[in-house]
Amino acid sequence: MKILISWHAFSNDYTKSSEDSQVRFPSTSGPTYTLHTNFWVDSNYKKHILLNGSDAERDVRNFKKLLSDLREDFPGRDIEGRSIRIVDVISVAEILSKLNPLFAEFAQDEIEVFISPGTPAMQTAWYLLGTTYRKNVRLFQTRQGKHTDDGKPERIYINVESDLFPANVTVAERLVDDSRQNVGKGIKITKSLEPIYELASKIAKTDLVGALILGENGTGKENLARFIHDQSSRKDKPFHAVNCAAFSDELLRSELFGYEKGAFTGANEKRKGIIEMAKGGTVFLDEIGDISPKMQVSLLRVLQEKTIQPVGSIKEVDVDVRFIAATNRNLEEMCETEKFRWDLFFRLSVTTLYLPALRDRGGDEIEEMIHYFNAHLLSRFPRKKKLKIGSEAMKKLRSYAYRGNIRELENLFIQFYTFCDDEIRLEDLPTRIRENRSDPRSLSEVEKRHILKIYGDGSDSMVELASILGCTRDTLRKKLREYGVQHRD
Ligand SMILES: Nc1ncnc2c1ncn2[C@@H]1O[C@H](COP(=O)(O)OP(=O)(O)OP(=O)(O)O)[C@@H](O)[C@H]1O
Repeated sequence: MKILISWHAFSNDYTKSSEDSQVRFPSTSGPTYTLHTNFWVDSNYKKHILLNGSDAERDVRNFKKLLSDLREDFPGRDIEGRSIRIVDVISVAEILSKLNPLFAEFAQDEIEVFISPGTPAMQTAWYLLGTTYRKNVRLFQTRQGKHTDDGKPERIYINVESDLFPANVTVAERLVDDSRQNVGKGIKITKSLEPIYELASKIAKTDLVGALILGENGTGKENLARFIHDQSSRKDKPFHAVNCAAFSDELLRSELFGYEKGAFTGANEKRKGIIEMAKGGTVFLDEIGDISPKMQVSLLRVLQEKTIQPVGSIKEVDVDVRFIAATNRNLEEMCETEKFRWDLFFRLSVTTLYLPALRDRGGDEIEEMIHYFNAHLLSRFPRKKKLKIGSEAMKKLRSYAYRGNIRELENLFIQFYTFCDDEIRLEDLPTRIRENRSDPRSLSEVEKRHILKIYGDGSDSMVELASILGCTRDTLRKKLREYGVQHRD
């Protein structure tokens, strides 16, 4: 049996009464009606299970009226209304737990889910269920007639694996920006990033030095490393990134240095390591602060002697790569507490670049990044126009503290592009942003933000900066060291 499942849309399936805005009537242009008008006949559905997630009196009343109108307008169709009470409409976990039994009940049937109506969390739950029950479940959304070439509503099936995830990955990986002020591909260089990218350009020009990039997760460290590579004479050779925190010591060693056949159980054939494969190019060692003391010794040796020894081999192989390392940790502090070797630190930090947290770049730059992602995601999604951003939503987006930095903002826009119709409204924002939950604003946080902002603003000398901040040069130096930033003089 082929079954259709969908939520009713609390607002879009209804129109407001002109006399009393609290009273609503089923709308024949809402998503549920549109589906029955345009797509039911060709679909061979035997049943529609229409879901309601609220037990608020008004929603239940509206839902019942929608059901009875549908049955009256489309006689002969089996339309079953089900109430599944969702206490927290933004909790994907709760929604999943409540939808799972429904999918189990129809495990033998062919299910199509119309995902457009519902909250973003409900849609996320559909996607997740789509991957779990992919054998008998298909998801689809519809595009309103006003957005299609022939003016007719269009049904778009979603292939959860190949449509959704690769799209996100591609978007996250590379966004090509043609605008003149952007030097690197897919990199938006706002004012506070300009001095950093200028320094990076200088570093790129000389092949002699590596670089250490500091900054919280998601601030764009890998992007900056790629930029250095792309600007350097090594640009036509490989750029390989390794997340050092993702491997055990043994695995990281064989990943970086390669191994000989028979070096360990499972080493059925000789394999080159990343350093050898990147010959002539750049190796980006991400999360360098997470490597073990033993690995620190091995890396120091590579940096000093410019040779590697594949696991299980007695032969030395010459290394011809530029190393760029990055971490979100305070390496200097780690050295002071003997968790990281000073000698390796000095080798890595010949030049240091510090990427500020997005929240420290100020509301105007956050807004610039918002417009940037809004423009750039357009080419990746089946949409004709950029999303409008409601003024209330923009206010919240500008002032939120983005613990996940640019990555968090980018992912947020991928969600908006997936789930919003035309406009990002306040209610489309996750609760943490609506309630501005992650903003700590302790005194030391405010001090840090302020110092880094002034420091990142220009190329004034330390004496001038200290006088702007009303402290001594030594205090400023100490503070910058505490934050893991190498000062300018
Ligand atoms: N200036 C920028 N312009 C456009 N996109 C950016 C910019 N900086 C970062 N991004 C995007 O933000 C995401 C995170 O960036 P990236 O991976 O470079 O950060 P990271 O600091 O290396 O993160 P982690 O520490 O978690 O490895 C990526 O998808 C990247 O394309």
